[in-house]
Amino acid sequence: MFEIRVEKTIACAHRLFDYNGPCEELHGHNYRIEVAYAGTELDRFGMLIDFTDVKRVFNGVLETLDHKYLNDLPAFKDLSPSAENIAKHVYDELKRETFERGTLVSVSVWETPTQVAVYRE
Ligand SMILES: Nc1nc2c(c(=O)[nH]1)N=C([C@H](O)[C@H](O)COP(=O)(O)OP(=O)(O)OP(=O)(O)O)CN2
Ligand SMILES: [Zn+2]
Repeated sequence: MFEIRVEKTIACAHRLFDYNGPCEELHGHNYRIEVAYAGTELDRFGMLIDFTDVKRVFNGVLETLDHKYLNDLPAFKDLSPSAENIAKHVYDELKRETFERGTLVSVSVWETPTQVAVYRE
C-alpha cells in the first residue's frame, strides 16, 4: 500500500461555542492541515496521485478558510469550529473530487505543533 500526504498552513480566527474557557473568546491559529491518500497501484510515472493534482484540489478547499473568521462561514454557522470539525469539513469537501488511483484516507488539523485532530471514515 502506498500513501501520499500534502500539508499546508493557513491562518484563521475562531471562537468555540459555549466553551467554558478562554477559547470562547475570539482568537486565532496558524492551522497546519494535512491530507492523506492511499492506494495499491501507481501510474506509469510511479505516482499514486501527482502531488500537483492533490495541491490543486487541497488548496482550493483551504482557500475558502484561509484568513477567514470561521464562525462566519456557512459550514460553522451551527457547528463549533473545533479542530475536529474543521478536519471533517475539509474531508467532506475533498471527497467531492476523486482521482483515478488513490482514495482519501484522512485529514489532520494541528491547532498547535503539539495538538492535532484527525478525521477519517
Ligand atoms: N479536542 C479539542 N480541544 C480543544 C480544541 C479543539 O479544537 N479540539 N480547541 C481549543 C481552542 O481552540 C484553543 O485555542 C486551544 O486551546 P489550548 O490548547 O488550551 O490553548 P493554549 O495555547 O492556551 O494552551 P496552553 O498549552 O495552556 O498554552 C481548546 N481545546
Ligand atoms: Zn482556538
